[in-house]
Amino acid sequence: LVLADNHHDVKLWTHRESQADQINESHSNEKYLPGVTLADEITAFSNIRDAIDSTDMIVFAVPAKATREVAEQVNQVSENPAVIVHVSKGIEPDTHLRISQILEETLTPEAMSDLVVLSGPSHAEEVVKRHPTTVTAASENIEAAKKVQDAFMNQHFRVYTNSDVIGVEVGGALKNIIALAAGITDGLGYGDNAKAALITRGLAEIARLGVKLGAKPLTFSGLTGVGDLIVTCTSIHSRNWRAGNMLGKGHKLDEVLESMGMVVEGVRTTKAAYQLANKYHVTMPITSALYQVLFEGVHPKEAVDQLMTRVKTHEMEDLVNILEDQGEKTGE
Ligand SMILES: NC(=O)C1=CN([C@@H]2O[C@H](COP(=O)(O)OP(=O)(O)OC[C@H]3O[C@@H](n4cnc5c(N)ncnc54)[C@H](OP(=O)(O)O)[C@@H]3O)[C@@H](O)[C@H]2O)C=CC1
Ligand SMILES: O=C(CO)COP(=O)(O)O
Repeated sequence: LVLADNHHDVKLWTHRESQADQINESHSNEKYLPGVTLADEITAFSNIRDAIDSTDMIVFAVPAKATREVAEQVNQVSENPAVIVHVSKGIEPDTHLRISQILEETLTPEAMSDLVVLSGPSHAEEVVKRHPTTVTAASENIEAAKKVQDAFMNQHFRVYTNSDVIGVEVGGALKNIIALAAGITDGLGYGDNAKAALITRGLAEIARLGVKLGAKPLTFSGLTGVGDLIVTCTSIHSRNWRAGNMLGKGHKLDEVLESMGMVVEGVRTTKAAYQLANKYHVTMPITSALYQVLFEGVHPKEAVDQLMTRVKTHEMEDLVNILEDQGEKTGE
């Protein structure tokens, strides 16, 4: 819709023919954005070759776990290299690949000229109402990021550029873990103090792992770090928050995922981040507590009690450790 507002021809691909027909007939997407009229410039296709034919930009907007499969399909039919943009927020469990790494692994040079991540606090429900929204286009090739900035930017949708692809992807993926946890504490009936604690200490552990993976620390104070963390932990639109809320109220994970009918990225990402934290010896108490709730049957209240009674520590423990290391090296 943003691209159509900017006078681009938008070809929307969906893997379900019935959905493509419904979108073209009613100019709306009744399952996912009910009540919203889609511009005439938006045409839906169920044949991927028709959708990407002679386009110079392809936006991947599928759940993280569908990325590889859809990229393989694009690869098979692509005839011109296009700028690839992705908006998905996840890290693959077991392989620990970020979305851009999955795309790089899957797409050939014939299919992809450049790769850009578009991410930030951007619930679709508000974007379609043209409420002010700000996001970041990140790429190792800043010219490609600027191309995406130009394509998407308008008076309602402001796009910044960044070259820190790792930081932008890690922030966007890991905030969903904290949003699930924030939903849980809300579901348990805890108040705003608990949520503020989760957002602040959640950001600390996201940055801790992100820096270990090669991200720039400052990226986590930007839109794709603290910005997306705030919106996902506090918005009624967040599927991750809503799923957490149901868990906090006592529903089982299977039942929660079944009832959502949309992707809850934080569940798989919790598994990936938990594995990464163990692999790189990074302390991630909230992620570990959530992992126990999701996959080991620990009661949410018990997980919160464990977090509150952890061994005492300095608030700036990472900084203190760095300074202590430096002191040891200089003998001070
Ligand atoms: N919604 C939002 O506000 C935002 C979402 N994102 C991110 O964008 C990504 C997609 O999210 P969103 O669109 O909201 O997810 P939804 O669950 O709302 O929609 C997912 C869409 O992808 C389709 N799909 C699922 N599996 C496949 C597959 N294997 N092959 C092809 N299509 C598939 C679904 O089709 P079907 O109906 O058949 O299941 C559906 O049309 C996520 O990573 C999310 O974190 C980022 C910013 C904002
Ligand atoms: O990433 C999002 C908003 O920026 C969407 O979050 P949810 O997937 O939790 O709905």
